[in-house]
Amino acid sequence: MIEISGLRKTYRSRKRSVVAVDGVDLHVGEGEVFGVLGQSGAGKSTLLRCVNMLERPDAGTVAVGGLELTNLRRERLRVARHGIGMIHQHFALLSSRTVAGNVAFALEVTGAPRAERKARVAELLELVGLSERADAYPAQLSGGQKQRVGIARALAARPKVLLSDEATSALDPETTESILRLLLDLNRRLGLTILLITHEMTVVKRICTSAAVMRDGRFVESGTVAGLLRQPGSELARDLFPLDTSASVATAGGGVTIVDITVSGDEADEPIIADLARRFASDVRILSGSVETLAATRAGRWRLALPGAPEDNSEALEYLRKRGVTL
Ligand SMILES: Nc1ncnc2c1ncn2[C@@H]1O[C@H](COP(=O)(O)OP(=O)(O)OP(=O)(O)O)[C@@H](O)[C@H]1O
Repeated sequence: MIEISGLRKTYRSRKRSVVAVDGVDLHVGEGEVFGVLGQSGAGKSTLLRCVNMLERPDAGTVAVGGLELTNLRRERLRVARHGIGMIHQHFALLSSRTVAGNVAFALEVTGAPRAERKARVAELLELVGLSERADAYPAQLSGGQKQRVGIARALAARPKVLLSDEATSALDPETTESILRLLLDLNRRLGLTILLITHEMTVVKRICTSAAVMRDGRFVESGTVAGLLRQPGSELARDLFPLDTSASVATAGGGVTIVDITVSGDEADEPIIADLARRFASDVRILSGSVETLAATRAGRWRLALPGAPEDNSEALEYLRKRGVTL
């Protein structure tokens, strides 16, 4: 649904130039929720703004729904943008218009007739759970309600793609959760493809099927959440699902093998540790760990202590690898 290849964007001023996006390739499949994580200044906003051409890239291509946007002229780009909704951290609502008026504005821009606009606004407010507040002004709304208006407005022209620029960063944890639930619901009900940028790990954890880490304009890691969890040494997996690695155990006599294991998907609910104990090490100990449900996958992470030195445990470790466990 979104195909980006070799994207570069440099901001130039008389004094200096900043390479904000430095050769990014990105594929977001239809119906996927893709999260780009990164510190401030990593280039996330610039990347997102290049997807709907609010920023013109210097090099590379951007296609949305099969339509290449980089070479489109103004009028065709304006029409193409109707297929790409966007929501913002600070909501960007018109303070002089009511909730209904803000949503209607997005339809006026597309040239929809008045009667159609009225019906569509009612439908959109219902979709985001704000029908009761249609006549309120933005100043009378909570942050979460303002973002619901932003979402309704972004969906007005029935886009296939929603871009989210730190949509929950200005919200408290409870409101964040309700907005994430709404986004996930829209993703499932409407088949909406979502590309979001965030610096909050919880956002990725809750709703993303795939994710990338951006640093200095580049992707340093990228993949499905399930795949990244299985990737040894993945920074994202470590941050997404931390394991207490301070847990240790006193070495007694024949030594001990400490092993950190990660499983995802159906295997996460299998009795792997019990199987291991039965087959190889009767007194395997769990030093730390948990099983969690992430947006798209179940995942389990544990630190185990197996009696005996690593060379005494080679068969057990091989058994774990064969079961798809990442060590
Ligand atoms: N309009 C601009 N003119 C000049 N430099 C810019 C402009 N916009 C962004 N930059 C620079 O480009 C780099 C990437 O900025 P960008 O806003 O894309 O990062 P970000 O990861 O979204 O950070 P944040 O979360 O703080 O917005 C930064 O060094 C920033 O200072």
